[in-house]
Amino acid sequence: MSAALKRVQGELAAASVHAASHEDGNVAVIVEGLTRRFGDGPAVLDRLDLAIAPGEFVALLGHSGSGKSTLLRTLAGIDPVVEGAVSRPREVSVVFQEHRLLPWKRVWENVVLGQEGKDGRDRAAAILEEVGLAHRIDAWPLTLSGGEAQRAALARALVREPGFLLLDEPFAALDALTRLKMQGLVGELWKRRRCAVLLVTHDVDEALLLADRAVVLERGRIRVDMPVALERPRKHVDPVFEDKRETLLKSLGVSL
Ligand SMILES: Nc1ncnc2c1ncn2[C@@H]1O[C@H](COP(=O)(O)OP(=O)(O)OP(=O)(O)O)[C@@H](O)[C@H]1O
Repeated sequence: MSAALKRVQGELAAASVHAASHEDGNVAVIVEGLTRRFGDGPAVLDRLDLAIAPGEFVALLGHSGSGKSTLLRTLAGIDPVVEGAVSRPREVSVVFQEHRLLPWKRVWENVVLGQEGKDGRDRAAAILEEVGLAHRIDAWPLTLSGGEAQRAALARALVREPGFLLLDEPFAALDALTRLKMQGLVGELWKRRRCAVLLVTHDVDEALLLADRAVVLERGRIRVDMPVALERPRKHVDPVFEDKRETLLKSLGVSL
């Protein structure tokens, strides 16, 4: 087995083996006292507490190096819980900034990678239809555009019917127009499926367009935890949207 296949399969499998899982109806994810440091350095995550309700969409913002990806990797089960406790749904899926599709497998094979069963192609077809990629079901990943590849990565995450979906800057490498389309798609998919979501992003507008709550991480702790509470679909020109944008930007050290 190649190193790339092992890594992808390992990451997909990790989500179902690490950390406690639970079926509490009121909360999907609980993080308590999570601390993470690398070597002798300062704590990247410092006694961090966080709770996410079932079906809640949380955006995670913070400066580069504030610990967003470290938190996401721990929640995904890719990094072990070293200190503290994490509890989350049994099925957790992750979409990264890079699509991480295996180039020697067709789109549909990537979607159901690691999932046994004869009906794999049918299940892939159904989810590819949902993400608007049914016409590329037999394509090779290298022939996909950036947006199409991220749709395939989303399909691979959703086919597992996760109770918790982790999105690590999934639109950051896309052009502005494709990013807007993908934000709309994620909003639609979330409305239909209502799994808990944690979206890591640097984009304040993206957080306000999609999330129920925006959380700002600073030096390994949550500095701001702000409900967004705006009706959907949201508009940039809404004065409340603008107020919230200003609050978040200020908390990130940007004054307008
Ligand atoms: N495997 C590692 N070994 C050593 N240090 C690490 C490791 N992974 C992360 N770090 C350090 O932990 C800190 C937080 O990194 P992390 O990638 O979580 O930040 P981030 O908020 O996601 O940043 P960005 O927005 O730039 O992606 C950084 O200082 C980084 O150098």
